Amino acid sequence: MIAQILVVDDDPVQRRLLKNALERHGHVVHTAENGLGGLAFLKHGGDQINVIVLDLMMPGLDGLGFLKATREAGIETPVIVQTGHGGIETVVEAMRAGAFDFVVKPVSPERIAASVANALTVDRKEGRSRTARRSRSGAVTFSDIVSASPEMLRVIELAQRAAHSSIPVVLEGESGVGKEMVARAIQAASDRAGKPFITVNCGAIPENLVESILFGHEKGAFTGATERHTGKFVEADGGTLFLDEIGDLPLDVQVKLLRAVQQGEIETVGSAKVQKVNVRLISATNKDLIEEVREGRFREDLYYRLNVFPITIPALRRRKEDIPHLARVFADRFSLEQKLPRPVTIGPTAMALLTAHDWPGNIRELENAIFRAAVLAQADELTDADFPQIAAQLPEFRSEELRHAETVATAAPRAAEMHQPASSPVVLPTPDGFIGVPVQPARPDPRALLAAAYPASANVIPTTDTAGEVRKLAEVEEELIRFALKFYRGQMSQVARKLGIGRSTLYRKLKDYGIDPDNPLKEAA
Ligand SMILES: Nc1ncnc2c1ncn2[C@@H]1O[C@H](COP(=O)(O)OP(=O)(O)OP(=O)(O)O)[C@@H](O)[C@H]1O
Repeated sequence: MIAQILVVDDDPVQRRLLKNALERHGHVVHTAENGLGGLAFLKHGGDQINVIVLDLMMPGLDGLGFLKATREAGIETPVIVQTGHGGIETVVEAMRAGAFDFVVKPVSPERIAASVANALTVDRKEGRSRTARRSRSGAVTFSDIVSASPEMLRVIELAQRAAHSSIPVVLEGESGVGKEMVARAIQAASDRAGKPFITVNCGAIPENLVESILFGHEKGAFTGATERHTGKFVEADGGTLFLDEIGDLPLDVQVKLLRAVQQGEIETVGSAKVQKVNVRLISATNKDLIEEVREGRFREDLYYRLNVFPITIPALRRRKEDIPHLARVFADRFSLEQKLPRPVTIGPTAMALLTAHDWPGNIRELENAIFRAAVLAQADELTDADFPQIAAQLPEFRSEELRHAETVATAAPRAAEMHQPASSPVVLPTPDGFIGVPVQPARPDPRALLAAAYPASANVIPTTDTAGEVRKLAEVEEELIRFALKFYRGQMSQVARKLGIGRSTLYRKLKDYGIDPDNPLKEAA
């Protein structure tokens, strides 16, 4: 496919090299000299751009700043980042910020062309799949919410209780944890099912329009109000209004919202009339609302009105047991959506990698990662090599390319800073040109991975292994005994009592598992 590509790089030589390389593959290339220039280009005519190739080290607005600004502006164009040697930390950050792929300079024409081709394939299929997901999003039920962890089961239990009445609910949690999904499930299980479910992202509306969007306006109410506009409250009448990012609501609009909640009445902008509405409010926030109240940015009276039934949805890294289940559901869904002859499965190395990652973007990030890997995978079973973006963020999984860049960075930091030209002895592309596609890393010890996935401080004994299968009873028992010994500081009678077994049974088990009661965390000799 021929693509429109924007190259953002402050180095004129690099810009020209990339332009030539990409044009040779038939693409149309636009260039910008820095981050601000790139952003300006995207604002005026950016719709046509299919892929962005971005230098990370630029004066002024650097690559990371550019990446963040595009994401904040809702631009989802795939971004391939370029780094000089030694830019490892920045690459990791860029991957976290949502970059699609990375290349180390000087990049071979084949490598950059392959990366662009991958980005185009994913973007095309993602567009189709997003549409499918959107059309499904209207009818979410509790059974669609994948949940295996006790934390999520508790969330579902609370949400089901909330569905029995119309009391206001606040869903708290980081971006991508599933707040909207839970809100939709509450509506679907309530007596408002089938009625409108209207969402408003309070953080995404310009401040001067929030009031009119929520409550509507009369024709001529303000300059530019050429038509009468029905507000979201009226649209949601009889159903549910989902107020996302409620913490971003301006203070003056909070007063009006308070009135709507207290009296069930709204006042349209430009009209003196008040109107009765019957709306169930579900609000969501990724901010700590009580902190916002303390700081004077959120009205206390509104806080107590909205926060009648708070539900906190934990971040994915706090409920890693859910990862294997979610990953499998997403792989199955992808196979179905793309009508694959055989379903995509997730192999043990991929599962270990997915479980070890912290998922700052939560379930949305996991969903996208599975989707991208499945689009580009060569085989039906995904392995760790199919997740280079995630692997780049975990030292034990880093690709050859990045490890090489790291080594070179320590050996030749000056060369790294100088963006050496192609004659540099520092990095040479491999013959197939795919220097960024990771070779299989040395297999990490599954115990170490589990320990990383479930830090002892989390006080969690996982129920599933890295392949997502239920663990052996003996293994879990051994871990519980080791934990109890540590917890009760080796007090054998207390340990036995708390575990509900006799002392002689406890001693027998210690012997069976080779556990030293004074040093329960030490491996058996
Ligand atoms: N438990 C889950 N099971 C299956 N899919 C989930 C689950 N939680 C979230 N998702 C999916 O993850 C994506 C993000 O979920 P959602 O939009 O509900 O998150 P959010 O917390 O509202 O995010 P934001 O705060 O950014 O709006 C959606 O595609 C949703 O379908």
